[in-house]
Amino acid sequence: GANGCDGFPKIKVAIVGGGLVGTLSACYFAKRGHEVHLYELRPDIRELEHVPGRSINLALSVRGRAALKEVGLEEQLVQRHGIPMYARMIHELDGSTRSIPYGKKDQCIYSVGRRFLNESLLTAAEKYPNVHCHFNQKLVSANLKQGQMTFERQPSKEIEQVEAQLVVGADGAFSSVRKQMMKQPLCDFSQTYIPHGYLELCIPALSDGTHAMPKNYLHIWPRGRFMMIALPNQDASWTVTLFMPFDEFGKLDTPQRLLAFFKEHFPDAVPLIGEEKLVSDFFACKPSPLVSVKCGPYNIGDTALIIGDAAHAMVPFYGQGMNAGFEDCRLLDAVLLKHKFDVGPALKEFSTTRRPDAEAICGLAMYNYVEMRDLVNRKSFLIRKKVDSLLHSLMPNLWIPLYTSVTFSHMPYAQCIKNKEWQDKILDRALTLMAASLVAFAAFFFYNATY
Ligand SMILES: Cc1cc2nc3c(=O)[nH]c(=O)nc-3n(C[C@H](O)[C@H](O)[C@H](O)COP(=O)(O)OP(=O)(O)OC[C@H]3O[C@@H](n4cnc5c(N)ncnc54)[C@H](O)[C@@H]3O)c2cc1C
Ligand SMILES: Cc1cnn(-c2ccc(OCc3ccccc3)c(C(=O)O)c2)c1-c1ccc(Cl)c(F)c1
Repeated sequence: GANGCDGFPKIKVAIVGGGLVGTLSACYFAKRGHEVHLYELRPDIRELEHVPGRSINLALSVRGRAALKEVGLEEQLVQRHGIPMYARMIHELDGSTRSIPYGKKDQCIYSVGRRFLNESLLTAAEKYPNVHCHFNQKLVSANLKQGQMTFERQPSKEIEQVEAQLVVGADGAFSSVRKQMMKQPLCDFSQTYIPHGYLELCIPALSDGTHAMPKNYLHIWPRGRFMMIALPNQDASWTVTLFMPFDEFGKLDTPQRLLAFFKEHFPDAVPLIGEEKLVSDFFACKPSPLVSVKCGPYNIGDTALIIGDAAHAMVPFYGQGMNAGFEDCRLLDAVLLKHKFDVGPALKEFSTTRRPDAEAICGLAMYNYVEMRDLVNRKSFLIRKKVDSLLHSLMPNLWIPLYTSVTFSHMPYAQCIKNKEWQDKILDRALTLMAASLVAFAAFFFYNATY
């Protein structure tokens, strides 16, 4: 393509998927002066009416914030609208709560509205004159080596052929671009559904418009096979997510069974949600499945690439999916710049370097899922977190808890695992040493006392 004022070639980019990652990626490409066409299956969500109490929120941490910052959106989207969560608040079965800070004062994660984020990113992308949004357009097939795409307009089914120099698939966990990529030889793909599903509930604001629980916390009800979390919303309501095996959801098939279940496992949440609202919201929609997708390589030559959930969908037990997808956008821009927008080598490097990190966070999210599901004794949740925070406060640069390295640093995800393994080895050696010296001391003491 032609070279722009910065001397770099300008290309026509088609981004498939106008979700969180596709819209952010559109901002990155537009900022570099490329011609961007964003194709989204759904209608323009900004035109849909807002259903109160149906807002879904997400935890945004440093990786996602850094990506927003580079396109000048962190202040507007996070500082002004995000709600900081400085600690996790654990709800025990007896209704007591304990909080453990995530770190020092500035170490917080933000609760942000998914729809607010998606609408804001769409509006930010559209501000660029070189961005063109096409809604109600579903990618149905493509010849990715030629940069050719076939869209089906919804609901008329009218076919539209589109060409671009670069196709970016940001079309989510069930990506159509990825499906087309998988027709090529040497493309790996694996997906895993877990037995747990999830369902969103809502804790409404109090009548005086304030939050019904302490506001700046990520509330967690760890119950082993059942887990529930609540993140705060700007309107003083809470979005509650209940994670439970599908066969357990199936047993809650009457209001009586549902209420008995909640009174047994989440007694303090029942008055907060309200019994009627709990019944109506619970039966309003079915639980959704959770899938983990790994695949690779992420590119085909210099004409196609997948990012976000399309490349690495993960179970949500680390709150990193969107953060990882946003980090994809930032790293892709950096590697394109490094290669002066010589797209072929840049995409190859992006795929080679990003894939191990993306697969690491997919693994860590699944690890957390297993850990939290098997956390039968709630005490160990607290003990582990307290041990981690104590060691981290004693040796901040040496002992970085896994959760801290993932959530509060830019350490490549694969390195977070190495860091954790190294620490586990140190901890094992220290504990073994302590045990051995205790035995030696006891033997010495016994010997002296006896002879
Ligand atoms: C219960 C739950 C909780 C989560 N909590 C967090 C959290 O706290 N923090 C966090 O960082 N992440 C979280 N995530 C993960 C996060 O939601 C995803 O990682 C993120 O939405 C991925 O964004 P994306 O743009 O890649 O995909 P998506 O958000 O799925 O967007 C894909 C877009 O592509 C469009 N599309 C799909 N197919 C086509 C097609 N054929 N043609 C055109 N358009 C198409 C879709 O309409 C959609 O708009 C959570 C996920 C779940 C399920
Ligand atoms: C959305 C979001 C953002 N971060 N986290 C998160 C995840 C895990 C955590 O610890 C895991 C652990 C606890 C105890 C032992 C090992 C690991 C912590 C923490 O330490 O506070 C926070 C979540 C989240 C998402 C789903 C569920 Cl079900 C959940 F509980 C929390």
